[in-house]
Amino acid sequence: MTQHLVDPRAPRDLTAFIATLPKAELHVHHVGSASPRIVSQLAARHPDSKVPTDPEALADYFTFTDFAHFIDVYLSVVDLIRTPEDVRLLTYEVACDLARQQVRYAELTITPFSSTRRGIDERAFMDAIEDARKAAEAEFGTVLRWCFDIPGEAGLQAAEETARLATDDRLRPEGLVSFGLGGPEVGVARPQFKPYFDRAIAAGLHSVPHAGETTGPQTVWDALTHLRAERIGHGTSSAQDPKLLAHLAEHRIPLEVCPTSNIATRAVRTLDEHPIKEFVRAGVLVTINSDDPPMFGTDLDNEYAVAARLLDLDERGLAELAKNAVEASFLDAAGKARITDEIDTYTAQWLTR
Ligand SMILES: O=C(O)c1cccc(C(=O)CC[C@H]2O[C@@H](n3cnc4c(=O)[nH]cnc43)[C@H](O)[C@@H]2O)c1
Ligand SMILES: [Zn+2]
Repeated sequence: MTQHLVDPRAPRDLTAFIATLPKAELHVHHVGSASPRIVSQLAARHPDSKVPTDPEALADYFTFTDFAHFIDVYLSVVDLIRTPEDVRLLTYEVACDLARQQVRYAELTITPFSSTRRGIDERAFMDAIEDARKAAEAEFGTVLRWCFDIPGEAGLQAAEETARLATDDRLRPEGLVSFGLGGPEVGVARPQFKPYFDRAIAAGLHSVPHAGETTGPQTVWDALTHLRAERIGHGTSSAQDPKLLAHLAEHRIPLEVCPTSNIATRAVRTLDEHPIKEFVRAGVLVTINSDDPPMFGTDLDNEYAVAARLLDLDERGLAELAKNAVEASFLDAAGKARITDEIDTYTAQWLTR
C-alpha cells in the first residue's frame, strides 16, 4: 500500500507546528478510524475473518482499486466489531489517537445500523460509546460528539432504523449532535432520505450528509435542498459548478474536505488535482479532515501538512484552517471560544518563540 503519511514535500517546521496545533475534526468515521493494532487484535479474535492480523499485510489490505472496493474492505472491518466491549475498546482507542494529535474536539461519524443489524444490543451499543466518550473527556480533555449516519446503500430500512436510534429519547446518546448519510453515492439518490432527515432535524440534530464525493454537483444541491445540509461531507465535485461554489460561500456552508481519502478511494486522481484550491479561491469555508485515517494511510496531522502544501500556507494559514473547523462545529459557543483562543495563543507563542 502507498503510505501517504507525512507528506515529504511539507516543510519540516510546519510539521512540528502542526503536531502541537490544537485542532478540531468534523469528518472522521468510527470504524474507519480503527488503528492497525486494534484491527489486528479484533481480527485475531475472529479467525473466520478475511481481515489480516499482521499489520503489514493489513496495510496492503487497505489498498483500494475504487470506492466500491473501499466499502467492501470497510464492511469486513465492521464485521469484526461484534460485542459492546469491542465497541467501547474501539471508541476509546480512537479518542486516544485523536488526543495524541492535539484534537480538542471531534464529531465522530458512527453507523449504528451496521452494528445493531449484526446483533449488538442497541442500548449496550449506546452505553459503550458514551462510556468511552466520557472517559476520553475526563482523561484527555478531548470532547467527542456523535454523528449517526445512514448507510445509504442499505436503503430505507437502514434510514428508518438510524432515525429511530437517533430520535428515541430512551435511546439517543447524550453526545449525539448530527445526522448524516454515508456509503456509495452512485445509485443512492439523496431526496429519498428527506423524511428521515426531517425527523432528525425536528429532534434538534444537525444535517451533515456526504455528497459530491463520487458523484457530481447535483448530489450536493440535493443534499442542500432536500436534506437541509448545514455542512457537506467532501463536496468534492462542487468545483465543477461555479453557482454551487458561490452558494456555499455566500451561505457559509462548510465543506468537510478529506484530501487523502479522495485519492485513496480514487475519487480524485492526484493531490495536485484536488479542488481544495478552487474552494478557497471561491471563498468557501474549508475544513480539513482525515475521514478513515488508518485505512487511507494518513492522520489528521498529515492532512494539515497536505493542505499546507496545496494551499501554500504558513503557520497563520494553518491556524485559520483549524479555526474554520471550530467555527463549523456544533460545539457550544463557550467551547468554540475556548478552542479558538487556544489556537490563537499557541500560534502567537510559536511565532515569537
Ligand atoms: O452495515 C451494513 O450492513 C451495510 C450494508 C450496505 C451498505 C453499507 C455501507 O455502505 C456502509 C458504508 C459505511 O462507510 C462509511 N464511510 C466511511 N468513509 C466513508 C466515505 O468517505 N464516504 C462514504 N461512506 C464512508 C459510512 O459511514 C458507512 O458506515 C453498510
Ligand atoms: Zn466520510
